[in-house]
Amino acid sequence: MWKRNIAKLNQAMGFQRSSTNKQKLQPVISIIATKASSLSQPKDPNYNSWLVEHPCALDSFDQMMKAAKGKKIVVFLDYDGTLSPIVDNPDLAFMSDEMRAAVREVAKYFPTAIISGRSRDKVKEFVQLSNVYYAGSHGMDIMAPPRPVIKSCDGKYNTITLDKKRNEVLFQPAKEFLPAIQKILTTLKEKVMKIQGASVEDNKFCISVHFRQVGEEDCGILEEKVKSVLEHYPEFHFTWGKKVMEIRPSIEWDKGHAVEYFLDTLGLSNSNDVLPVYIGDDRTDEDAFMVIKRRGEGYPIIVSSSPKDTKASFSLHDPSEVLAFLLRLARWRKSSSSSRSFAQIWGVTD
Ligand SMILES: O=P(O)(O)OC[C@H]1O[C@H](O[C@H]2O[C@H](CO)[C@@H](O)[C@H](O)[C@H]2O)[C@H](O)[C@@H](O)[C@@H]1O
Repeated sequence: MWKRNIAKLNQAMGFQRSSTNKQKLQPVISIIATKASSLSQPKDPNYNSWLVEHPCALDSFDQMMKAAKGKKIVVFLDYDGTLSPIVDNPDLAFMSDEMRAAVREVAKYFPTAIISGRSRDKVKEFVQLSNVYYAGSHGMDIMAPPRPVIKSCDGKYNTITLDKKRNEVLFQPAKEFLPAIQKILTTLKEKVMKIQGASVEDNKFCISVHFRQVGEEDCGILEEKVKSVLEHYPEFHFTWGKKVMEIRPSIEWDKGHAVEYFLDTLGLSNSNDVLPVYIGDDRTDEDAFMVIKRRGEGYPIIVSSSPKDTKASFSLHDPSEVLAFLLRLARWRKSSSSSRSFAQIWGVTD
Protein backbone atom coordinates (compact mmCIF):
# COMPACT_ATOMS: atom_id res chain seq x y z
CA MET A 1 0.00 0.00 0.00
CA TRP A 2 2.76 2.41 1.04
CA LYS A 3 4.80 1.65 -2.03
CA ARG A 4 1.76 2.06 -4.26
CA ASN A 5 0.95 5.45 -2.70
CA ILE A 6 4.52 6.63 -3.12
CA ALA A 7 4.51 5.54 -6.74
CA LYS A 8 1.17 7.32 -7.31
CA LEU A 9 2.31 10.54 -5.68
CA ASN A 10 5.60 10.47 -7.52
CA GLN A 11 3.68 10.08 -10.73
CA ALA A 12 1.36 12.96 -9.79
CA MET A 13 4.38 15.13 -9.09
CA GLY A 14 6.01 14.13 -12.32
CA PHE A 15 8.81 11.98 -10.87
CA GLN A 16 10.05 9.05 -12.90
CA ARG A 17 8.80 5.67 -11.80
CA SER A 18 12.32 4.36 -11.50
CA SER A 19 13.53 7.30 -9.44
CA THR A 20 15.25 6.11 -6.29
CA ASN A 21 16.70 9.47 -5.37
CA LYS A 22 16.15 9.67 -1.61
CA GLN A 23 15.90 13.44 -1.62
CA LYS A 24 13.13 13.42 -4.19
CA LEU A 25 11.15 10.84 -2.27
CA GLN A 26 11.43 12.64 1.05
CA PRO A 27 8.60 15.15 0.61
CA VAL A 28 6.37 12.40 -0.72
CA ILE A 29 7.07 10.19 2.26
CA SER A 30 6.36 12.96 4.72
CA ILE A 31 3.07 13.85 3.01
CA ILE A 32 1.94 10.28 3.49
CA ALA A 33 3.23 10.21 7.03
CA THR A 34 1.49 13.42 8.07
CA LYS A 35 -1.90 12.97 6.48
CA ALA A 36 -3.92 10.46 4.57
CA SER A 37 -3.65 11.42 0.94
CA SER A 38 -6.72 11.66 -1.22
CA LEU A 39 -4.86 9.56 -3.74
CA SER A 40 -5.32 6.52 -1.53
CA GLN A 41 -9.07 6.99 -1.35
CA PRO A 42 -11.47 5.92 -4.08
CA LYS A 43 -13.35 8.91 -5.55
CA ASP A 44 -17.12 8.65 -5.87
CA PRO A 45 -18.73 8.24 -9.33
CA ASN A 46 -20.33 11.72 -9.27
CA TYR A 47 -16.95 13.20 -8.54
CA ASN A 48 -15.46 11.30 -11.43
CA SER A 49 -18.02 12.67 -13.88
CA TRP A 50 -17.52 16.20 -12.51
CA LEU A 51 -13.80 15.70 -13.19
CA VAL A 52 -14.58 15.47 -16.89
CA GLU A 53 -15.67 19.13 -16.80
CA HIS A 54 -13.01 20.18 -14.29
CA PRO A 55 -10.00 17.96 -14.96
CA CYS A 56 -7.52 17.30 -12.21
CA ALA A 57 -4.69 19.84 -12.52
CA LEU A 58 -2.18 17.12 -11.67
CA ASP A 59 -3.35 14.85 -14.47
CA SER A 60 -3.44 17.82 -16.85
CA PHE A 61 -0.14 19.26 -15.69
CA ASP A 62 1.95 18.52 -18.81
CA GLN A 63 -0.72 19.90 -21.11
CA MET A 64 -1.16 23.01 -18.93
CA MET A 65 2.56 23.73 -18.86
CA LYS A 66 2.93 23.13 -22.57
CA ALA A 67 0.49 25.99 -23.13
CA ALA A 68 2.34 28.07 -20.50
CA LYS A 69 5.71 27.93 -22.25
CA GLY A 70 7.12 31.41 -22.77
CA LYS A 71 4.42 33.00 -20.61
CA LYS A 72 4.85 34.76 -17.30
CA ILE A 73 3.10 32.67 -14.69
CA VAL A 74 1.76 34.51 -11.66
CA VAL A 75 0.50 32.36 -8.78
CA PHE A 76 -2.44 33.25 -6.52
CA LEU A 77 -3.31 31.09 -3.53
CA ASP A 78 -6.20 31.09 -1.13
CA TYR A 79 -5.37 30.02 2.44
CA ASP A 80 -8.07 28.07 4.33
CA GLY A 81 -9.03 24.84 2.62
CA THR A 82 -6.29 25.36 0.04
CA LEU A 83 -2.97 25.66 1.84
CA SER A 84 -4.33 24.36 5.14
CA PRO A 85 -7.01 21.74 5.74
CA ILE A 86 -10.36 22.85 7.15
CA VAL A 87 -10.40 22.30 10.91
CA ASP A 88 -12.95 22.98 13.65
CA ASN A 89 -11.03 25.75 15.37
CA PRO A 90 -10.07 28.59 12.96
CA ASP A 91 -7.17 29.57 15.23
CA LEU A 92 -5.59 26.18 14.67
CA ALA A 93 -5.69 26.12 10.87
CA PHE A 94 -1.93 25.76 10.51
CA MET A 95 -0.25 24.93 7.25
CA SER A 96 2.28 22.11 7.21
CA ASP A 97 6.02 22.70 6.91
CA GLU A 98 5.92 20.78 3.60
CA MET A 99 3.30 23.19 2.25
CA ARG A 100 5.29 26.19 3.46
CA ALA A 101 8.42 24.86 1.74
CA ALA A 102 6.47 24.26 -1.48
CA VAL A 103 5.00 27.79 -1.51
CA ARG A 104 8.45 29.24 -0.79
CA GLU A 105 9.87 27.27 -3.70
CA VAL A 106 7.07 28.35 -6.08
CA ALA A 107 7.55 31.97 -5.02
CA LYS A 108 11.22 31.75 -5.97
CA TYR A 109 10.24 31.28 -9.58
CA PHE A 110 6.90 33.03 -9.95
CA PRO A 111 5.41 36.16 -8.36
CA THR A 112 3.11 34.65 -5.73
CA ALA A 113 0.31 36.21 -3.71
CA ILE A 114 -1.84 34.74 -0.95
CA ILE A 115 -5.37 36.13 -1.07
CA SER A 116 -7.40 35.24 2.00
CA GLY A 117 -10.60 36.11 3.83
CA ARG A 118 -8.54 36.31 7.03
CA SER A 119 -6.93 39.52 8.22
CA ARG A 120 -3.66 40.11 6.39
CA ASP A 121 -1.70 39.90 9.66
CA LYS A 122 -3.29 36.60 10.58
CA VAL A 123 -2.66 34.93 7.24
CA LYS A 124 0.92 36.19 7.28
CA GLU A 125 1.36 34.73 10.74
CA PHE A 126 0.16 31.36 9.44
CA VAL A 127 2.19 31.40 6.21
CA GLN A 128 5.40 32.93 7.61
CA LEU A 129 7.02 33.59 4.25
CA SER A 130 8.72 36.79 3.21
CA ASN A 131 8.88 36.11 -0.52
CA VAL A 132 5.12 36.21 -1.16
CA TYR A 133 2.63 39.07 -1.30
CA TYR A 134 -0.37 39.08 1.01
CA ALA A 135 -3.95 40.25 0.64
CA GLY A 136 -6.31 39.86 3.59
CA SER A 137 -10.04 40.55 4.15
CA HIS A 138 -11.00 38.99 0.81
CA GLY A 139 -8.69 41.34 -1.05
CA MET A 140 -9.65 44.51 0.84
CA ASP A 141 -6.22 44.74 2.48
CA ILE A 142 -3.38 44.37 0.00
CA MET A 143 0.35 44.69 0.52
CA ALA A 144 1.67 44.78 -3.01
CA PRO A 145 4.91 45.36 -4.87
CA PRO A 146 6.03 48.98 -5.13
CA ARG A 147 4.69 50.05 -8.50
CA PRO A 148 3.38 53.58 -8.76
CA VAL A 149 -0.03 52.53 -10.00
CA ILE A 150 -3.15 53.85 -8.38
CA LYS A 151 -6.16 51.70 -8.96
CA SER A 152 -9.47 53.16 -8.01
CA CYS A 153 -12.67 51.46 -7.18
CA ASP A 154 -15.61 53.51 -8.54
CA GLY A 155 -13.13 56.40 -8.55
CA LYS A 156 -13.78 56.57 -4.82
CA TYR A 157 -11.19 54.55 -2.96
CA ASN A 158 -7.77 55.81 -4.01
CA THR A 159 -6.10 54.81 -0.80
CA ILE A 160 -2.64 53.66 -1.80
CA THR A 161 0.06 54.56 0.68
CA LEU A 162 3.76 53.83 0.48
CA ASP A 163 5.30 51.79 3.23
CA LYS A 164 8.85 53.09 2.86
CA LYS A 165 10.43 50.63 5.27
CA ARG A 166 9.18 47.51 3.51
CA ASN A 167 9.17 49.17 0.13
CA GLU A 168 5.69 47.89 -0.61
CA VAL A 169 2.36 49.58 -1.15
CA LEU A 170 -0.68 49.20 1.01
CA PHE A 171 -4.09 49.28 -0.60
CA GLN A 172 -7.15 49.32 1.66
CA PRO A 173 -10.29 50.26 -0.26
CA ALA A 174 -12.61 49.77 2.74
CA LYS A 175 -10.68 51.87 5.23
CA GLU A 176 -13.55 54.24 5.87
CA PHE A 177 -15.66 51.33 7.17
CA LEU A 178 -13.30 50.48 10.04
CA PRO A 179 -15.20 52.36 12.80
CA ALA A 180 -18.48 50.68 11.80
CA ILE A 181 -16.77 47.27 11.62
CA GLN A 182 -15.53 47.72 15.19
CA LYS A 183 -19.07 48.54 16.36
CA ILE A 184 -20.53 45.52 14.56
CA LEU A 185 -17.84 43.32 16.09
CA THR A 186 -18.66 44.42 19.62
CA THR A 187 -22.40 43.91 19.17
CA LEU A 188 -21.96 40.57 17.44
CA LYS A 189 -19.64 39.25 20.12
CA GLU A 190 -22.18 40.14 22.82
CA LYS A 191 -25.06 38.48 20.96
CA VAL A 192 -23.25 35.46 19.61
CA MET A 193 -21.49 34.59 22.87
CA LYS A 194 -24.79 33.20 24.12
CA ILE A 195 -24.87 30.54 21.43
CA GLN A 196 -22.77 27.54 22.26
CA GLY A 197 -19.99 26.84 19.76
CA ALA A 198 -20.41 30.10 17.84
CA SER A 199 -17.47 32.45 17.48
CA VAL A 200 -16.70 35.78 15.89
CA GLU A 201 -13.43 36.40 14.05
CA ASP A 202 -12.09 39.88 13.43
CA ASN A 203 -10.70 39.88 9.90
CA LYS A 204 -10.03 43.64 9.97
CA PHE A 205 -12.15 44.78 6.98
CA CYS A 206 -14.66 41.97 7.34
CA ILE A 207 -16.00 39.71 10.06
CA SER A 208 -16.54 35.96 10.22
CA VAL A 209 -19.24 34.39 12.34
CA HIS A 210 -18.36 30.71 12.66
CA PHE A 211 -20.95 28.00 13.22
CA ARG A 212 -18.96 24.82 12.51
CA GLN A 213 -19.27 23.90 16.18
CA VAL A 214 -22.84 25.12 16.68
CA GLY A 215 -25.61 22.54 17.11
CA GLU A 216 -28.00 22.35 14.15
CA GLU A 217 -30.89 23.49 16.35
CA ASP A 218 -29.08 26.79 17.09
CA CYS A 219 -27.96 27.70 13.56
CA GLY A 220 -31.24 29.43 12.66
CA ILE A 221 -31.14 31.55 15.83
CA LEU A 222 -27.56 32.52 15.07
CA GLU A 223 -28.47 33.60 11.53
CA GLU A 224 -31.35 35.70 12.89
CA LYS A 225 -29.06 37.37 15.41
CA VAL A 226 -26.50 38.24 12.74
CA LYS A 227 -29.20 39.59 10.45
CA SER A 228 -30.71 41.66 13.27
CA VAL A 229 -27.35 43.33 13.87
CA LEU A 230 -26.84 44.02 10.17
CA GLU A 231 -30.25 45.71 9.93
CA HIS A 232 -28.60 48.69 11.60
CA TYR A 233 -25.77 48.73 9.08
CA PRO A 234 -27.26 48.87 5.57
CA GLU A 235 -23.87 49.54 4.03
CA PHE A 236 -22.84 45.98 4.99
CA HIS A 237 -24.01 42.58 3.76
CA PHE A 238 -23.26 39.00 4.56
CA THR A 239 -22.33 36.02 2.44
CA TRP A 240 -22.07 32.32 3.24
CA GLY A 241 -18.77 30.48 3.31
CA LYS A 242 -17.84 27.08 4.70
CA LYS A 243 -19.84 26.96 7.96
CA VAL A 244 -19.24 30.67 8.28
CA MET A 245 -21.20 33.90 7.72
CA GLU A 246 -18.95 36.61 6.37
CA ILE A 247 -19.92 40.23 6.98
CA ARG A 248 -18.41 42.69 4.54
CA PRO A 249 -18.80 46.32 3.54
CA SER A 250 -20.83 46.57 0.35
CA ILE A 251 -18.14 47.92 -1.92
CA GLU A 252 -17.32 46.65 -5.33
CA TRP A 253 -14.12 44.92 -4.34
CA ASP A 254 -13.43 41.22 -4.02
CA LYS A 255 -10.74 38.59 -4.60
CA GLY A 256 -11.14 39.10 -8.35
CA HIS A 257 -10.33 42.79 -8.02
CA ALA A 258 -7.35 41.82 -5.87
CA VAL A 259 -6.03 39.59 -8.68
CA GLU A 260 -6.39 42.48 -11.15
CA TYR A 261 -4.74 44.81 -8.68
CA PHE A 262 -1.71 42.54 -8.23
CA LEU A 263 -1.36 42.12 -12.00
CA ASP A 264 -1.54 45.91 -12.36
CA THR A 265 1.07 46.59 -9.73
CA LEU A 266 3.32 43.94 -11.23
CA GLY A 267 2.94 45.81 -14.50
CA LEU A 268 1.27 42.83 -16.16
CA SER A 269 -2.35 43.78 -16.60
CA ASN A 270 -2.04 44.55 -20.28
CA SER A 271 0.48 41.90 -21.25
CA ASN A 272 -0.85 39.08 -23.34
CA ASP A 273 1.90 36.74 -22.22
CA VAL A 274 0.73 36.55 -18.61
CA LEU A 275 -0.75 33.41 -17.22
CA PRO A 276 -2.34 33.69 -13.78
CA VAL A 277 -2.81 30.46 -11.83
CA TYR A 278 -5.36 30.80 -9.02
CA ILE A 279 -6.02 27.99 -6.54
CA GLY A 280 -8.92 28.32 -4.11
CA ASP A 281 -11.70 26.31 -2.50
CA ASP A 282 -14.50 28.66 -1.50
CA ARG A 283 -17.27 30.83 -2.94
CA THR A 284 -15.24 34.02 -2.61
CA ASP A 285 -12.59 32.46 -4.86
CA GLU A 286 -15.16 32.27 -7.66
CA ASP A 287 -14.76 36.05 -8.16
CA ALA A 288 -11.09 35.45 -8.94
CA PHE A 289 -11.89 32.47 -11.18
CA MET A 290 -14.25 34.73 -13.15
CA VAL A 291 -11.58 37.40 -13.64
CA ILE A 292 -9.14 34.83 -14.98
CA LYS A 293 -11.78 33.36 -17.27
CA ARG A 294 -12.61 36.83 -18.55
CA ARG A 295 -8.96 37.51 -19.31
CA GLY A 296 -9.06 34.43 -21.51
CA GLU A 297 -5.67 33.23 -20.33
CA GLY A 298 -4.79 31.45 -17.10
CA TYR A 299 -5.74 28.54 -14.92
CA PRO A 300 -8.50 28.87 -12.31
CA ILE A 301 -8.22 25.75 -10.12
CA ILE A 302 -10.81 24.75 -7.53
CA VAL A 303 -9.95 22.64 -4.51
CA SER A 304 -12.88 20.37 -3.84
CA SER A 305 -13.48 16.79 -2.77
CA SER A 306 -17.06 16.85 -4.04
CA PRO A 307 -18.71 18.07 -7.24
CA LYS A 308 -19.71 21.73 -7.08
CA ASP A 309 -20.83 24.53 -9.30
CA THR A 310 -17.75 26.53 -10.22
CA LYS A 311 -16.20 28.80 -12.80
CA ALA A 312 -12.87 27.00 -12.35
CA SER A 313 -11.46 25.09 -15.30
CA PHE A 314 -9.37 22.62 -13.32
CA SER A 315 -9.57 20.97 -9.94
CA LEU A 316 -7.53 19.53 -7.11
CA HIS A 317 -9.11 17.19 -4.58
CA ASP A 318 -7.67 18.65 -1.37
CA PRO A 319 -4.66 20.49 0.12
CA SER A 320 -2.46 17.41 -0.30
CA GLU A 321 -3.05 17.63 -4.06
CA VAL A 322 -2.37 21.38 -3.88
CA LEU A 323 0.97 20.51 -2.31
CA ALA A 324 1.77 18.01 -5.07
CA PHE A 325 0.79 20.59 -7.72
CA LEU A 326 2.95 23.34 -6.21
CA LEU A 327 5.96 21.05 -5.89
CA ARG A 328 5.54 19.98 -9.47
CA LEU A 329 5.17 23.56 -10.69
CA ALA A 330 8.40 24.61 -8.98
CA ARG A 331 10.16 21.52 -10.26
CA TRP A 332 8.92 22.16 -13.81
CA ARG A 333 10.26 25.72 -13.70
CA LYS A 334 13.54 24.67 -12.15
CA SER A 335 14.17 22.09 -14.83
CA SER A 336 13.14 24.32 -17.73
CA SER A 337 15.90 25.98 -19.76
CA SER A 338 16.45 29.07 -17.61
CA SER A 339 17.06 28.43 -13.93
CA ARG A 340 16.99 32.14 -13.07
CA SER A 341 14.66 32.83 -10.19
CA PHE A 342 11.70 35.19 -10.39
CA ALA A 343 13.73 37.63 -8.28
CA GLN A 344 16.55 37.62 -10.82
CA ILE A 345 14.21 37.86 -13.80
CA TRP A 346 12.02 40.60 -12.32
CA GLY A 347 14.73 42.37 -10.37
CA VAL A 348 13.16 41.93 -6.95
CA THR A 349 14.59 40.56 -3.71
CA ASP A 350 13.38 37.17 -2.58
O1 LIG B 1 -10.27 33.01 1.95
P1 LIG B 1 -9.83 31.96 2.92
O2 LIG B 1 -8.38 32.04 3.26
O3 LIG B 1 -10.23 30.58 2.47
O4 LIG B 1 -10.65 32.27 4.25
C1 LIG B 1 -12.05 32.00 4.33
C2 LIG B 1 -12.43 31.79 5.77
O5 LIG B 1 -11.53 30.78 6.25
C3 LIG B 1 -11.54 30.49 7.64
O6 LIG B 1 -12.71 29.75 7.94
C4 LIG B 1 -12.74 28.48 7.34
O7 LIG B 1 -11.63 27.68 7.82
C5 LIG B 1 -11.67 27.41 9.26
C6 LIG B 1 -10.39 26.67 9.61
O8 LIG B 1 -10.22 25.53 8.86
C7 LIG B 1 -12.93 26.62 9.57
O9 LIG B 1 -13.01 26.36 10.96
C8 LIG B 1 -14.16 27.43 9.13
O10 LIG B 1 -15.34 26.66 9.34
C9 LIG B 1 -14.06 27.78 7.64
O11 LIG B 1 -15.12 28.63 7.24
C10 LIG B 1 -11.45 31.73 8.47
O12 LIG B 1 -11.54 31.41 9.83
C11 LIG B 1 -12.46 32.77 8.06
O13 LIG B 1 -12.31 33.94 8.79
C12 LIG B 1 -12.25 33.07 6.57
O14 LIG B 1 -13.18 34.05 6.14
